[in-house]
Amino acid sequence: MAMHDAQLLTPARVGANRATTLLRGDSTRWFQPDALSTAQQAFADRIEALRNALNRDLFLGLIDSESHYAVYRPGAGYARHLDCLRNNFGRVISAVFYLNEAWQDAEGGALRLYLADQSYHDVFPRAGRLLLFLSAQFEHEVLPATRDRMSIACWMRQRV
Ligand SMILES: O=C(O)CCC(=O)C(=O)O
Ligand SMILES: [Fe+2]
Repeated sequence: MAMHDAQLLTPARVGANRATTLLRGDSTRWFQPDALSTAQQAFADRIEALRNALNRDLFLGLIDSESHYAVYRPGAGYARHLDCLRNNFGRVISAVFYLNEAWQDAEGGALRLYLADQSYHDVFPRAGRLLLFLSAQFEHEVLPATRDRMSIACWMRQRV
């Protein structure tokens, strides 16, 4: 939230035309790989270990990852979407790490993951929880919450 208050976050955009849309209401800040803070480096090291394990055990051929902070203010959400569209073809794994201490489910803010049979599974953004899913396979949406909702979203990519 300090970054949000210092206006270090940028309203998020969707698609190649970079137009602001009502589809998503978060603000983001990308990690700068050559200027990581100690905490960001610790996160990046764990993501690297996970990427290597996925390559070793599941042969996914993931070449790198990209991460950004995201803040959703109360009432903001992100409409149902897939993470690998248009300019994001290389995305294979979506990973979301939640930063919200003492989250109560009644506060909303679930990540709603749609399953193949069009049923869904809600994941609440509790601090310390890491959610992984296949970027090309699972449509999902962020439901609005009654408090600020913070996360790090990360994508592991294949060569395209
Ligand atoms: O914050 C989340 O739970 C998911 C965010 C998301 O879907 C995205 O940034 O593409
Ligand atoms: Fe997404």
